[in-house]
Amino acid sequence: MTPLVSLRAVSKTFDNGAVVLDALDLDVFPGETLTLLGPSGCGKSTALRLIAGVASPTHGEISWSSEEARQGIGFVFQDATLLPWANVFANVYLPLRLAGVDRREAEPRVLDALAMVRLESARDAFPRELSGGMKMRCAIARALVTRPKLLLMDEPFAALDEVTRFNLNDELIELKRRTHTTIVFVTHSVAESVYLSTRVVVLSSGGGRVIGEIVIDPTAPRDAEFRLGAEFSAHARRASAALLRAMGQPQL
Ligand SMILES: Nc1ncnc2c1ncn2[C@@H]1O[C@H](COP(=O)(O)OP(=O)(O)OP(=O)(O)O)[C@@H](O)[C@H]1O
Repeated sequence: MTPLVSLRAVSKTFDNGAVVLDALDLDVFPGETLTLLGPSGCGKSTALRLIAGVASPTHGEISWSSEEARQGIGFVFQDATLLPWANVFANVYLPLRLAGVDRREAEPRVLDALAMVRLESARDAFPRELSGGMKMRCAIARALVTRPKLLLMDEPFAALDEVTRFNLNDELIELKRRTHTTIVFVTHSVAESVYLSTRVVVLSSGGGRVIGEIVIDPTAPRDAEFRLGAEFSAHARRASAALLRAMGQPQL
């Protein structure tokens, strides 16, 4: 299968001399949910920013299967980053407005994106009136409104309580089932990575090279039973072991 996007020997050195990614090779395949897992500071966010094109690699190449794929990116951050003076509808409409789509034409697309995250009834609410989970669902709707080929998510649920996080994990899986959007997800949580992904890539500390890779059956239903099952535990154990290796710590 041709990757949607390929990183080849990609390195990033910042102006202060910090080498954050060191010859990273990474393919993102259409339809997968790929999670980047790794120690704090290993360069996961930097890799997402390079894929998004908001930063450039110092060395190496990033190639896309098509121009359409390169242009079709949605980005969700840990902080929902909503405009506080604009209501939910206006926040989700924003990317279309910036692309010059008029409000009447945009309305069904905005409502469709809101429906995908079950936020239709909050369309007139302002961010201050929303819970943390609702804010994040609004940010996801805003990223989806342009129908991206690739959704980049940088620790989107890290600041939420565990129940909300589990609910949003399930909503993301349902959303994925309906849209088939390719997702690259960054998290610190081994459990979240195994629950959401079809592939987990573990990056090394202080260099961002691939240390481990765990492939998870995409057809396995993701539900409470999966979380308690033997397959989940085996994958989580392997991901944890790779994470310890990435941190240079002894194996379990
Ligand atoms: N613009 C910059 N200039 C200098 N150093 C930077 C810059 N941006 C990031 N860094 C450094 O690069 C390293 C990797 O950052 P990055 O945010 O990509 O890591 P991460 O794996 O996502 O970390 P975390 O899991 O803690 O969010 C960090 O040490 C960070 O301080």
